Amino acid sequence: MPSRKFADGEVVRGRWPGSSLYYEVEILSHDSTSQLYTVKYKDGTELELKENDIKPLTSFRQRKGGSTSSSPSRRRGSRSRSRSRSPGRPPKSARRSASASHQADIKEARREVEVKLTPLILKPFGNSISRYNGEPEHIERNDAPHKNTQEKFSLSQESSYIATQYSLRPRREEVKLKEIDSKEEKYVAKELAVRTFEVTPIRAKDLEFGGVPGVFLIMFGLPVFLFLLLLMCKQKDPSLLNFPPPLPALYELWETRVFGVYLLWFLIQVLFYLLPIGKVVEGTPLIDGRRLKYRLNGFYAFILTSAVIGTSLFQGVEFHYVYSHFLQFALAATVFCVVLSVYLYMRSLKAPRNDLSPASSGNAVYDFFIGRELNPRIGTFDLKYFCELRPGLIGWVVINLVMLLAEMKIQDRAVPSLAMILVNSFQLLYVVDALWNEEALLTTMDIIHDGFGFMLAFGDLVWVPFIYSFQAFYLVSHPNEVSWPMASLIIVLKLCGYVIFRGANSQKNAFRKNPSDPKLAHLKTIHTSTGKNLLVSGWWGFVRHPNYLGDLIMALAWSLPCFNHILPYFYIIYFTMLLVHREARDEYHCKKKYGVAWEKYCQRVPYRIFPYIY
Ligand SMILES: NC(=O)C1=CN([C@@H]2O[C@H](COP(=O)(O)OP(=O)(O)OC[C@H]3O[C@@H](n4cnc5c(N)ncnc54)[C@H](OP(=O)(O)O)[C@@H]3O)[C@@H](O)[C@H]2O)C=CC1
Ligand SMILES: CC(C)=CCC[C@@H](C)[C@H]1CC=C2C3=C(CC[C@@]21C)[C@@]1(C)CC[C@H](O)C(C)(C)[C@@H]1CC3
Repeated sequence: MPSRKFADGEVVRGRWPGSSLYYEVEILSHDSTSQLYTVKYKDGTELELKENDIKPLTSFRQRKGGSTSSSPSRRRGSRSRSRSRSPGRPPKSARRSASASHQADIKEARREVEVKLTPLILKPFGNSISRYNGEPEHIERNDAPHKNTQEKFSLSQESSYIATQYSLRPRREEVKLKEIDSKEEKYVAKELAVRTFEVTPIRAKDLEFGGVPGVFLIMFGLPVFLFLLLLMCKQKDPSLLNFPPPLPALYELWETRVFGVYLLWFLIQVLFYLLPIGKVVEGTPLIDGRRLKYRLNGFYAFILTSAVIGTSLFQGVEFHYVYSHFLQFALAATVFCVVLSVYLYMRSLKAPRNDLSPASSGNAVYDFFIGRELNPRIGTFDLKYFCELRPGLIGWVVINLVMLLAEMKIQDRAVPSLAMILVNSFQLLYVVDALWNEEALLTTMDIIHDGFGFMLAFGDLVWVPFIYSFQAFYLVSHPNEVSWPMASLIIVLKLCGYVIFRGANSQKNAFRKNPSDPKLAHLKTIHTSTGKNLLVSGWWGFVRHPNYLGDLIMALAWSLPCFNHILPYFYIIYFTMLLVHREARDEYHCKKKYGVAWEKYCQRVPYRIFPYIY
């Protein structure tokens, strides 16, 4: 076990991340896996620091005049005094006269921003953000002059990183003291204000999904609904007249062997995830400025899984077992998901505050559902990121294949039906696309906003594999012949949906990655007070969520090959409800983030998902 230099309870000096300033801190604990110390500053802030960023008290000389403020926040006053005393600094009046030194002043003001912080652990979508979003916005072309404007008025990438890193509480009184009177300086002050976050517990009215009663219902309702749907689908005539389907006893649904197979599947995916192949990228900055590293090897995991499945088929492994025990597999996955959710909740109780999700509320039931911890990790193993794309999403493709084989066996076919081929290939394209564009997942609401709790655990591990494969499951026992002209129309629809979905997602991801990408120079943007801009032409000028529109068109194309019954259309109905609700959640967050700029965007692009309809 690697040794540690500092003991729990020891008082030392800890570097304030991103700066060269050291403050008195108490060592709270040490994580031998990540080699990070959890330290507590005198104002109560808890952060994780590397050993290199911690020094014994003895390695610092006491400053004269008692200026030994022991937290970043307490140090503010002395900081501004020491700044004015800095050697070689010309008098204020001289500094203001020349524009070059004026720029230097701005830089200095920015630097000042970096150290004058109240290190709070903060909610990124706190109310305070919207308070400062009242300034006029303007629409620009996303070209070179625009880039200059942006550079001039917003913090540099590096400083914006730092700004997100800390609570930059605007010291209005100090801003006055510094007599900031130039336009640029006002912008700097405004930038600070915008980045002010507060520790605000979510109020009851801000709870999503209908609050505590809503999530309670969802948690019990969804598993029940899933089993009823699967049981209905097993019936010869799955019409509503035959509802409810005959219910099996619970003990009939539990099979330890099935649970074992499920665990094996999960562990194989863990193994593939841990393989040191694939690029490592950084996620978006967290509330404390850290950027977690993610290895992008989802596509490799898919290739390896295909090789394993192919070999098993060749070896004569009986895949029909999955079809004949489909409900048992769904129950095994549900049990696994409940155990995982309990584990996630328990471990989140020990998580430092800055590791908590901005969606968490302090209410145990709600937090169990939405997830308390934003990015639960065991060492470098990211549980949420892993579950979002691997066991469930790849599992969905494997289940579809199982259904294709089951259809051939049960209906005694030499080749699968055209409907089954369409459903399988459409959904295969969707999953391969998600794995190929794995990096895009890092900017989704799931990764940035929602914690990892029952909602995503159930969604990723149960709902996606067992509900999204529903059309294929349906076709096994309810054959449907699709003519070639009909199939061609469905393929065209699917491709249209895919072009919109991929085009919109790629356009936004490219813009967020590099706003001055020459390929996007023709697009118009709205400047927002956070420094980030909004696209207002191209796909994002068509409707406010073009990617949802594309996704829904594709979902329709998945259901159409089973058009002889309403049941397979359940997917498109559910998905419309999910995306309409998700769109409303996103609007709520964007309105808080971007204020007036978002309203302007909504005026320019009035439709949310469906042009001229909604
Ligand atoms: N198959 C399934 O079951 C599901 C699929 N999905 C798919 O996942 C994908 C990701 O979805 P999701 O995470 O919900 O949301 P989006 O990918 O649509 O991301 C929303 C974010 O995009 C940014 N944004 C919004 N408008 C603009 C604009 N005009 N210009 C630039 N940036 C803008 C904002 O974030 P910021 O400004 O902070 O960058 C906003 O919060 C979608 O394609 C969706 O269809 C989603 C849910 C379920
Ligand atoms: C209440 C309830 C049923 C919640 C579960 C919702 C989840 C099923 C979805 C939430 C967001 C998702 C995403 C995908 C799958 C469905 C869930 C987990 C996704 C992985 C599908 C593939 C896409 O390309 C994607 C990577 C963009 C997408 C991300 C969001």
